[in-house]
Parts: sequence; structure tokens; C-alpha cells
Amino acid sequence: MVILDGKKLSNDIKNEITEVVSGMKDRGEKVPHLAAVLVGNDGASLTYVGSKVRACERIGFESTLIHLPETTTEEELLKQVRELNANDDIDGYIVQLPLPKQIDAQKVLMAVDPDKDVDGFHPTNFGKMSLEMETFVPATPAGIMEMLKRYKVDTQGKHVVVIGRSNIVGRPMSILLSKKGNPGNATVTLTHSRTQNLEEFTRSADIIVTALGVPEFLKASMIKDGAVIIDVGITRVVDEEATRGYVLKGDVDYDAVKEKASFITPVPGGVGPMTIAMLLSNTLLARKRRS
Ligand SMILES: Nc1nc(=O)c2c([nH]1)NC[C@@H]1CN(c3ccc(C(=O)N[C@@H](CCC(=O)O)C(=O)O)cc3)C=[N+]21
Repeated sequence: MVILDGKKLSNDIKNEITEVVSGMKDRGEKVPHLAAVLVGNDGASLTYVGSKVRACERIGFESTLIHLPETTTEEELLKQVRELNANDDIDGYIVQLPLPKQIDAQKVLMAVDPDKDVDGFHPTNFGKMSLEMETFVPATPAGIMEMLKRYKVDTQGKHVVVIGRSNIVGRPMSILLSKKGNPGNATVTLTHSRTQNLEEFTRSADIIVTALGVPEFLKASMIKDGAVIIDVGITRVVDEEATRGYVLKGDVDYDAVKEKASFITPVPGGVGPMTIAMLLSNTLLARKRRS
């Protein structure tokens, strides 16, 4: 069994980007500038946005964090988005999800300039991805593709079962893995909460991608020997003994499943760090396209 080490890979990718950025600096060029908009004080969102800002600093990007109160109205957020679109110094930005309930997330994502949409969530970019055109690919699916590529996991003609049909992970993942290419050329089944007999699918899968958010959902009895397991779930579970008062749990019953798997991603240290690395990579692409 091989552990797909997202922490290490993301460091490799960040080092590669650092090299490119230092070349830009040497030539007196503008370095990439990423902005993140965070609305409210959700604990996990604060952690993720903090990691993104720290990663920017480490690799020599400029970064701006725009932190708005929980009570922000949709109109106020749309105004912020329009300002970022118009600000020539910002190469790319993200609006951290989830948003408070008074705000229609779809409306906000539609207002982001597709050329600055480094999350790849705008319909234009999602469409381009689906049509196999060059674009910003959503960071989590892009990170998984990069992991499969760098570990040379064979996806050609394999049966992939994706669990979860979200717009940011499950659905784009199903599209990317069925595309021509390497990784790609897989036969994909996209399963979700209404799927009947889920276990019949998971037990026949060569590769399983779980993006559910239900801790330890995928049991060893649900997979076949030698399956590749990609765990996108990351849930904070209360644990009084832990220093932060919680532990992070993936969607996979890791200790038992790893005994049967050929490749597996840990949580933490798997898909999460790759997401950040690919966001940085998209921001570098945004800067290059604008110059
Ligand atoms: N507009 C937008 N774009 C996103 O890309 C986006 C988002 N909203 N909302 C939330 C999800 C989730 N996400 C993660 C990023 C990094 C880790 C990560 O680095 N996780 C670490 C652990 C972090 C911790 O300690 O909590 C790990 O798995 O090792 C996890 C999850 C990005 N998302």
C-alpha cells in the first residue's frame, strides 16, 4: 500500500512555483496577486483562508484578505466582487464558501470575472473544463488529478466511483476522469444520496473518490482488494483530548481500509494541501495570461 502524500507533493509544487516567481522578480515583472474574500467567522473557513495567505507569502505571491462581517448583505458582497474585478493589481481571487444564508452563492459566483476566477466556479470556466478547453480547473479536483499523475496511478479504462455530486468536487471530478488523457480515460460512475445499492458500485470500483463529509463512511467491506482510495472528506469531530478540541476525520475508515487499498490519501495531509497548491498554480496562470 502506498500513501498518496499530499503534504509532500504540495510542497514540491510550491517549490516549483517559487522558482517561477523568483524569475519574474529578477526580470522586474509583477508577481501574482491572489485575493480571498471571507464572509463571517466559520472556524474551518478561517483556517483554510489563513493557510492560503501563508502559502502566498511563502512562495512570493502578493495576497490580500478581505474579511467581511457575518451580517454582510448580498449587495455589499457583490459590490466587493465588482471592485476586485476592476482592480488591475489583483490577478485572481476567491470567495470562500460556504456563504451566510442571506447571500445567494450562485449569484455571487456568476459576478466573478471569469479571467480572475481561480476557483474555476464560474459557469464559463466550468463549461470550458467540460469541453476540454484550457481554463482554471477547480482546485480540489485539479489537485486529485495532479496526485494521480505524479504517483503514476493508472486510470486508463478503470472503473472510478465518485461519491458525492457537488459542483466543486464530485461533478467536476467525474468530468475530468472521463476525459481523454492521462490521468483520464476512466469509466466513471457518479453516485449520490439517491443512489440505490451504493455498495454494489463501490465494491466493483478500481478507484473511489469520496466527497461526502460523513466521517468514516467508507468501510473496508465496501471496497475490493487493491482499490485506490481518494478521501476528500474533512470533518472536525469533537475530541476533548485533542489540543484544539477536535480531530479531523475523512470519509474513509482509514485504518481498516488502508489494509486493502493499493493507494490511499490520508486526512489530514492528503487532498487538502493539494487544493491549496492548485489554487496557487491557477493564480500563476492568471498572472501569465494577463501579461
Ligand atoms: N471558494 C472556495 N474555494 C475552495 O477551494 C474552498 C472553499 N471555498 N471552501 C472550503 C473548501 C475546503 N478547502 C480546503 C482547503 C485546504 C484544506 C487543507 O489544507 N487541509 C489540511 C488540514 C487543515 C486543517 O488543519 O484544518 C489537510 O487536509 O491536511 C482543506 C480544505 C477549500 N475549499
